[in-house]
Amino acid sequence: MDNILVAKNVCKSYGDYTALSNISLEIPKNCIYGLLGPNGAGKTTFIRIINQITYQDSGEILFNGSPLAPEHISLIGYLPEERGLYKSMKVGEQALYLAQLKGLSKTDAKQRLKYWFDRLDIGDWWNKKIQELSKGMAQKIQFIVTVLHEPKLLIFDEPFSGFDPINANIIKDEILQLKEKGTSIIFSTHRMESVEELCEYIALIHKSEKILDGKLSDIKKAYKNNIFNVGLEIQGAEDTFIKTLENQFQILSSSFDAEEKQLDFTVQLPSNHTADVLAQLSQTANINRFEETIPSANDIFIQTVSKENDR
Ligand SMILES: Nc1ncnc2c1ncn2[C@@H]1O[C@H](COP(=O)(O)OP(=O)(O)OP(=O)(O)O)[C@@H](O)[C@H]1O
Repeated sequence: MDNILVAKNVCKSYGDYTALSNISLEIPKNCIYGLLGPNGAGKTTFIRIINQITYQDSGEILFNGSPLAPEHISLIGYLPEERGLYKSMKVGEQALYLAQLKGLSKTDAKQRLKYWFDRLDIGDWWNKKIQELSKGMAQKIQFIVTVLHEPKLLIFDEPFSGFDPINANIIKDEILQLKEKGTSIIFSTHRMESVEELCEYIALIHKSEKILDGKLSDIKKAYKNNIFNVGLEIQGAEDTFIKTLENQFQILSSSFDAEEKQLDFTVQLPSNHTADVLAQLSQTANINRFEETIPSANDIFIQTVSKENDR
């Protein structure tokens, strides 16, 4: 597979403290890759290594197939969680300055900034002072400055924090469009609903170690545990019906709509018995729904981290 970034056995310690222990990852090109993990797991340390703000003690990182080197800095855009702008500068002046630091000429920078300011509907902020901006407004500027030089790899650390739901959606759509245009994206977040919406791949880091990685859809399949949501239209008394079911299966929850004679329940089935159960139910009721539950990214996160904590 064509990877934008490969990490091989990356280790990093701060004094006696191990922040990253033998991390190996493959981040495919042109996808959104979720870097997840509890607080203090080591995600920011890893991101800082990719950005060459700090360096690994051992192990190797390849960017687009070559050992990570200073010339790659201009090909990477990083929106850190902790963001700072110079408060007394004007918005336009600051954006131009930061864009030129990324290697753009003044003319080019102006042109691209104009495009982005119009696109995010903030054209009239150009002459405002940074200190006059709200947190969300400043975030938009930071976002623009991060993506302006069209890096091949973008790294977003909690890009939606500080945004109201409308602006968060605007930024989400922009991230998706950047991906569509071919950018590879690493996305670090604690918000699992964003992971569901955006990430094709994930890696889960816990206490400095990688404990899970891969395609999110494959991971979800692997974490399915034979729990089904069933909806039945039944004739006769529902309590007897439920009791009979409870004697045979592990019913996790149930509800009954008397008017519609609709019984909904969640059941954990023994593996390889799905067809038998379906056949059995169809003899006594009309089956309106019979679907396996797919674990959410949130379920997978909690389950995997808890299992590691119990070890
Ligand atoms: N410069 C540093 N000096 C000493 N320890 C550090 C340094 N930077 C990070 N650490 C430690 O390394 C560990 C990993 O920190 P890191 O910031 O990478 O975690 P994280 O996964 O990004 O956490 P969060 O989700 O809370 O942002 C933490 O225990 C942290 O205290």
